[in-house]
Amino acid sequence: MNQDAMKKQAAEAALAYVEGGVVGVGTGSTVNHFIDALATIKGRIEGAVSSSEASTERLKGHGIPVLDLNSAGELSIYVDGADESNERLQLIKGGGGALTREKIVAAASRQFVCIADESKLVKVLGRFPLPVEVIPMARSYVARELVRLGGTPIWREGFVTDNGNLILDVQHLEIADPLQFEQRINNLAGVVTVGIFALRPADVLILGTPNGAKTIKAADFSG
Ligand SMILES: O=C[C@H](O)[C@H](O)[C@H](O)COP(=O)(O)O
Repeated sequence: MNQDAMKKQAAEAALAYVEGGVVGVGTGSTVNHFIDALATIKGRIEGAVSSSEASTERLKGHGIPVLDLNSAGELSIYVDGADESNERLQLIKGGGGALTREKIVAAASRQFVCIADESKLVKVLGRFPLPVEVIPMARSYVARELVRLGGTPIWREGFVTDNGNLILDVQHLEIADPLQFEQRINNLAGVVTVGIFALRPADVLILGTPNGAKTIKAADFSG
């Protein structure tokens, strides 16, 4: 089974968590499979709140109404992919540059269901370059500060986020304490969002595997 088939398997398994109402929808290739699956039950939901222009376009293409988060209130569920997850369901996200809106919709949702293929589960976060969204005038300053924190920031040249900002991808990190590192980077002037999701981790991780979808709950972690 290839990686895309495992993403599709995880995405389809997430449908079981959708109970109607308004669904928070993330961004990326795994979420694209989820949007396609959501379209098969669109009569049972009120609509979606989207985390990116790309997901909005796909949702609308399926005839799923896209609502403004400001008028949707608290969402019961948010479904999104990840670039990495540890076993506490703390994540690295933002490979597609949608991290800021993703973090907002995740924060506004009661349950965060993360969908991924099994390769995304890691012991320690940081092998995947950590995306950091920055205000354009702060790019060099934030990059210097990230070097002081032990990383190697690379400017994602030519890429502008849906919010009009830039992305630095920080290589060579081994993030032993994701919660503390998220807060530390959030506190740098000019940082809009760091792609660590530890303050608001996922509640459920569904991994596509060659042996079927595997579900891990944050509550299962006892260490
Ligand atoms: O900005 C992008 C998002 O955080 C994605 O959820 C993440 O990059 C995973 O994407 P994919 O499902 O394509 O692996």
